Amino acid sequence: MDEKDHNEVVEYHHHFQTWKDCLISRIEKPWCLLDPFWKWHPKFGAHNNAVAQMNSYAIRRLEDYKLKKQNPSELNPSVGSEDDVRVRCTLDDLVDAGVSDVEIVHEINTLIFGGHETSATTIHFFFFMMALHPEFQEICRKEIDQVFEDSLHSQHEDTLTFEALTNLKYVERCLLETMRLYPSGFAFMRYLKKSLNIDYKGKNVKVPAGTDIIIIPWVIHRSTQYYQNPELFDPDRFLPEQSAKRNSYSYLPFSAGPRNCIGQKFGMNEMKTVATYVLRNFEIGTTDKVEDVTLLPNITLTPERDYNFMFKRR
Ligand code: HEM
Repeated sequence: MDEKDHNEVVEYHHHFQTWKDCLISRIEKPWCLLDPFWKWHPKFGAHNNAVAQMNSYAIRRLEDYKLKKQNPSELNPSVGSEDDVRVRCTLDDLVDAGVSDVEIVHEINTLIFGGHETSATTIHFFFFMMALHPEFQEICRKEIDQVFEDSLHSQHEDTLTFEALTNLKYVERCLLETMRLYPSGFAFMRYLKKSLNIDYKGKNVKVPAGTDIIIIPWVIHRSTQYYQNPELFDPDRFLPEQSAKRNSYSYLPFSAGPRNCIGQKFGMNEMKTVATYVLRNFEIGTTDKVEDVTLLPNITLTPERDYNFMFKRR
């Protein structure tokens, strides 16, 4: 990524944060969800500007794609690199399916929204958990060193292969346990197409079709019904034999069903990669305790401030 791309991404993130802040203001005062009220809100202008800027970024990506498709080699001599192929494939699928430009812009925004803050916040929580639990951090580091040792014969010393990522079982368990305690998608909504009978405090209650329901993984993940000592960080809860004993809907960091997260595998690999390079090079400590930082329900679960970390080079 060159400097121009980097600046564009930073700018996009800034507009995303503004948009999120405006959305939270609307949710806090639900009448502002109605446009006639919202347009008098002091944040109305900032919101519209943020949306326009994010859309313009997505439109530029779509235009880049179209240009590259017309003339791949002239526009970018590195066309054909893995990055380009990946981007072209995603957009090719949408174009081939007859999706309109406006809809593609929405899809690009959805992918960026869904894809960046969730994994960034989760990795932030993960490092905090590692800092609070040096014993688990050390097990992760040993596993990481081992994975690099094993792939030394075939790969450059610092290259993490895709296969190596799949061998990082303990790191994966620590990430899964982090998402149990800190699910960035702490709540999501569903609309009931059919009525539903639920057991509520021993009574059978019928929830009628047409009801909007809210599912809160934060509560489910901390329920003693599914997890013993739920406040305790214990990666071994995700040993295959332990997971197999639990109700599969007792763990929902990526939601479930047909509208679950389409980026979960990518997200896991992305987080494992970041975790690997950081833990391979640094020992992490913190001056914070869990109770020092309030968590905010800001669309995604968001610490009120960044945790304080100490990084000691190995
Ligand atoms: C730690 C990382 C991630 C977490 C915790 C996460 C969580 C979630 C959750 C809970 C949902 C479902 C929301 C709902 O049911 O209403 C969701 C949907 C989605 N996620 Fe992720 N996500 C992550 C990473 C990613 C990445 C990396 C991408 C893309 C590259 C992505 C793209 C999406 C998209 C497009 C949807 C909407 C799917 C649909 O509505 O059909 N996510 N994610």
